[in-house]
Amino acid sequence: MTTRVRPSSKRCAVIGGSGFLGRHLVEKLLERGYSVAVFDIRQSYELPGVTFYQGDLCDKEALRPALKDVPLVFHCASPAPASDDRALFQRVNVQGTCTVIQACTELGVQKLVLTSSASVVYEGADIKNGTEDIPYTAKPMDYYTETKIEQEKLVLQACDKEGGLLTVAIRPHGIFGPRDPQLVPILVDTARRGKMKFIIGDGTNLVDFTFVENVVHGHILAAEHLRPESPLCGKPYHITNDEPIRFWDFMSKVLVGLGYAAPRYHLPYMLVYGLAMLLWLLAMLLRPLVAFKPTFTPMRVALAGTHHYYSCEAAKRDMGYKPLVSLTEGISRTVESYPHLRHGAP
Ligand SMILES: NC(=O)C1=CN([C@@H]2O[C@H](COP(=O)(O)OP(=O)(O)OC[C@H]3O[C@@H](n4cnc5c(N)ncnc54)[C@H](O)[C@@H]3O)[C@@H](O)[C@H]2O)C=CC1
Ligand SMILES: CC(C)=CCC[C@@H](C)[C@H]1CC[C@H]2C3=C(CC[C@]12C)[C@@]1(C)CCC(=O)C[C@@H]1CC3
Repeated sequence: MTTRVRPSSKRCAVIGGSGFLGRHLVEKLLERGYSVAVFDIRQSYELPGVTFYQGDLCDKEALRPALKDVPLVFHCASPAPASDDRALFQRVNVQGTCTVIQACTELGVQKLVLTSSASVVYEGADIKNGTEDIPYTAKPMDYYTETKIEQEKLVLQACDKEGGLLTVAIRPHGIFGPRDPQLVPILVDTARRGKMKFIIGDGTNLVDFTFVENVVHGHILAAEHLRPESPLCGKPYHITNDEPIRFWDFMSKVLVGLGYAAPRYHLPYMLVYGLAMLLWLLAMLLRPLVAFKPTFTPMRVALAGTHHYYSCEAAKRDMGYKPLVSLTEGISRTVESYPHLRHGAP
């Protein structure tokens, strides 16, 4: 006879726990007394209180030991948006997420918290104070967004309030903070190549950038408020800093903080967007012969030149969310954490 261990409520698993957001989440969970199983395709650190399971989330047998006897699972794994590899996104974000749901259901996991993205409703047009009832975009701007939509639908539809798996999705936007492998490194690389001199559009567009610890806070609150009778079941929630900022002011603050010049010269949005589309088409056509990845993709140009900020009122109402770290504090902690990316650093 096999006896089933009753999962401790202070045990959880983080799929994608080696990544930027995942590791911050793991550190906060440990601080709050959880013991954590990390499942990831790579192991990037070691910490007391963390058990690592290395494997691909598309492989149910590999997932099983990490999710066994765990009541709560966070799923924050995804290929990087910059990879732009359609087959990989489809395999990991869609098929892999089906596998995660199946494994959770078979192993009796009680709660699954997905890291989705606010970009599931973004299609290149302005979004001002967007709420969660905006429909998914029918015209996703890249494969990453296309598969994040499918992934979110799968997880939310799997919610079963009648004693089964409970699910909720967190939609962060523009996460930044120490150890981010994407926003600050790409920005600095672009500046070092002399390409951050220009402001796309009139520079007044407001966007959300969200400090990583606020995103973590939203995930933990969601997990702790997710119960069969709570409004969170099967719902998505925006988690933001609640301080929309001009895209180009944010970029300038980070650049100047690291010793680079702020962008100064304006270029018309439609001109840059048109050029980005042309370059993108060229890159697609030449792909079999030469591999080149334009820095200014249509998605990045759209993000740089339109309003895209979201309301986090639903998270405040349903889970008592409020940002813990202000934008000013978050930017200064981020800048300090990248001494190697400072202007003139060896
Ligand atoms: N960084 C951002 O601005 C935003 C990120 N998100 C979402 O947040 C989540 C975390 O993103 P980041 O921490 O920024 O990315 P990241 O790239 O730092 O972390 C993702 C982790 O997933 C792991 N992973 C990828 N494929 C895997 C597989 N097949 N099996 C197991 N592990 C796998 C990677 O090894 C990595 O450790 C993702 O779901 C992303 O879509 C949402 C909105 C904004
Ligand atoms: C114009 C330019 C080259 C700016 C450099 C910074 C960009 C690399 C970032 C600015 C906004 C960021 C962002 C994301 C990735 C990095 C940026 C484009 C996401 C696409 C990451 C994944 C998401 O789910 C949504 C993010 C929106 C903001």
